[in-house]
Amino acid sequence: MTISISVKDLRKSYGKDSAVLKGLSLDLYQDEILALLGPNGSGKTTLIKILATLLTKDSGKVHILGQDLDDDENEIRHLFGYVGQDTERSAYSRLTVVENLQFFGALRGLDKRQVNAQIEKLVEYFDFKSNLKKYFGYLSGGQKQTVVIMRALLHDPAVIYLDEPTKGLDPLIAKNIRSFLKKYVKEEHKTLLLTSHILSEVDELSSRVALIHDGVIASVGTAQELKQGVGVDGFIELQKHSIPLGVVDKILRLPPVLNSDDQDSEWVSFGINNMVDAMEGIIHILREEQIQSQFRYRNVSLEDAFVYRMGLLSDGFEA
Ligand SMILES: Nc1ncnc2c1ncn2[C@@H]1O[C@H](COP(=O)(O)OP(=O)(O)OP(=O)(O)O)[C@@H](O)[C@H]1O
Repeated sequence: MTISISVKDLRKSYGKDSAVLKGLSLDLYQDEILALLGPNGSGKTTLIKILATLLTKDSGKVHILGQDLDDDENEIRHLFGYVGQDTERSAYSRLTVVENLQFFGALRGLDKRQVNAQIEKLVEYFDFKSNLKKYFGYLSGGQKQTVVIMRALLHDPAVIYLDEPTKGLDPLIAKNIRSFLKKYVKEEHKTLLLTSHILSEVDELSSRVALIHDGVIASVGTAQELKQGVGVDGFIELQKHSIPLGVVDKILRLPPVLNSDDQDSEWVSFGINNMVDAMEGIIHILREEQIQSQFRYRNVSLEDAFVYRMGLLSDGFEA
């Protein structure tokens, strides 16, 4: 596997006593989509902005495709495309989509033929041909975001940074953007680093997930590996309003039932490892207590894994 981005012992503070990155190390590979997860304020945007040369680091080493950020910043600027969180101001409202793309392509130093060839390729990937002549200002939020992503890909960079690319978009458009991105990264052999708070999106899109906690990468692995870390196969859920607390405790004393997650408003969740044993035990208790409740089974989600891992980390346990 070819390493595209290598980050070693990266440190960044915004002033005295406000260290955000505290020796963060991370490798990204060609052909992969890595999602950076972490609570608000954990430093995801800071990391992406340092990689995108928009912020300077305090110390540490960053290499992009073998080039050293300390020595080759200008070369590195040609190797990545960056999309930040300010979609509206990333293109001109009173220019059409194609005019915007041609303008930003020229700014990148591409000649007209190169720009047009790249626009043609990108509009195929992003299914955007029918919108090329529309004014940017008149596009929907999802269409604007697509233009801004295409803008970042005009010079065909090997590395792409996207900071919350589907924030605020309706789920259908967000899903389309995800599937275009996935196809693009796979077929064009790119490396994509993104941040997102939408964990279903991260689960669907990413090859690996890295968790930032306390200024370092606390764990990195596939979404599947993170989910396995929760230690249960899935959850049996019962309607909360029909289950008295005493019964919840009783169910929790069953040997196959490992933990209970009480956060969902309508359902009480019981983490289980052995479906048959757990079901038998729970049904037995419900009969005994003469309780009628609907129940359902759900798999461990990335959100469960994130909440679980963050809980461990804030309690001071190693990930
Ligand atoms: N220019 C700045 N000056 C001072 N502090 C800053 C600056 N930019 C960010 N910070 C602080 O650094 C910390 C990390 O911010 P950052 O935006 O990197 O976090 P994040 O993980 O991307 O957050 P979110 O998930 O909310 O987008 C926060 O506490 C933030 O307030």
